[in-house]
Amino acid sequence: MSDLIVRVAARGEGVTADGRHAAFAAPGDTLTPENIVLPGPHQQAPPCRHFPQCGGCQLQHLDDESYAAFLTDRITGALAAQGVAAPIRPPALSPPRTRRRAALQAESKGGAVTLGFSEGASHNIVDLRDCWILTPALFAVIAPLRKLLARVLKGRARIHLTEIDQGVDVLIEGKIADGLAAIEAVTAFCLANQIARLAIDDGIGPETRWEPDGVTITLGGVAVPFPAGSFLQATREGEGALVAAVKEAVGGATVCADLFAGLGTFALSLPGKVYAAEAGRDVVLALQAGAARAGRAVFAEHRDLFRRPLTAAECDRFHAIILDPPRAGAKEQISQLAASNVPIIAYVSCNPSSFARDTDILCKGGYTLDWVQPVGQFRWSTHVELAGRFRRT
Ligand SMILES: C[S@@+](CC[C@H](N)C(=O)[O-])C[C@H]1O[C@@H](n2cnc3c(N)ncnc32)[C@H](O)[C@@H]1O
Repeated sequence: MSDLIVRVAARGEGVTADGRHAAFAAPGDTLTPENIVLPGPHQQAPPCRHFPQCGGCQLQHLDDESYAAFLTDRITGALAAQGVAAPIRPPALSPPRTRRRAALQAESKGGAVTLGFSEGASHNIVDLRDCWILTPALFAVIAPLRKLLARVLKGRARIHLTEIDQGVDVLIEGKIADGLAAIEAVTAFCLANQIARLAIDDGIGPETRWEPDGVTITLGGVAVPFPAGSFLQATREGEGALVAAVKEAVGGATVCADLFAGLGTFALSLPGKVYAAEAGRDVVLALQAGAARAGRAVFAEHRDLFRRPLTAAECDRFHAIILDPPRAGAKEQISQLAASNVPIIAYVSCNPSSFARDTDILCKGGYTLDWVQPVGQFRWSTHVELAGRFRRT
């Protein structure tokens, strides 16, 4: 008997109602008893020639309707596992070719360099000749960078590319040849491609080799210095959707805290006074400098919120608290929030499972989850981002 694919599982396979899994299957496809996938109405022709080898995208075979449903299902499923239900809004999907940051792999072997994303669950690198997710500016750098690396790279490296205010920021984590020829090759590459900054980290932290003008990223209208390799929301559209959700969540609050603040994506987008806490030292210094220069009422503190979360009493000083922790969530901070009386919590998350676990703690502490806004800024990958509003009831 053939079975209909009804949903897409967390790791990207299609699943039938009775739990059979099939790779590259979309909802509406049919899975035959021989495990052959017969395409249905939600299969689309994957646009990229590197699909499915490239680990950058796992879901290019889904049309936007089923990709959006995948994001929603992941959140609904994680919340249901904790016994929580909440209204889930239609996902905000970033268009193709808008990813402004990427971590690629490079390997130099016999004078040739392979540069691209890793294959899924493997160390093999897909040599990127086509990409439907990177911004045109980032993709334009790939071919000249491959040529440069063929001259200077020793062994393997991780390459971080980020599009910032001045252009493309390149961070090479790996070993580069010494000597004048290598220095000249790096300079010529940067000049020819109008690179904003090039830094090399061979194990002791990023060393800048090229930066004609101080580099910045503009957040909430403020140009913030951009430390090499810093976190940035993956697309401008994703950042816009998350900022809009956070602003809506906090409403008219004029005294807010932004926890896990990074360079100030949310802190600098809010009116009124903002306390920002962040564990990255360079990042806090950058936020302080940007906010001070722009005359913004942002007080940024270097603070490890896992070891030293804001206490419930500290939380009570704010009208609203925003938090955007790493994938593990923020169990320690959430326990303090659950014991606080802060009226509104805007929780931004990149992991539905830790979000659902933290939601359960907040709900048991007397908060209600009003809504969740899913954000698909890692288009065609299995990453799910979201913002949710909690209200003390
Ligand atoms: C998902 S990023 C969010 C950054 C920022 N909200 C944004 O949107 O650009 C998480 C941030 O948490 C910071 N972080 C990680 N562990 C932390 C900790 N224990 N205490 C405080 N901040 C931490 C990271 O440095 C990073 O900037």
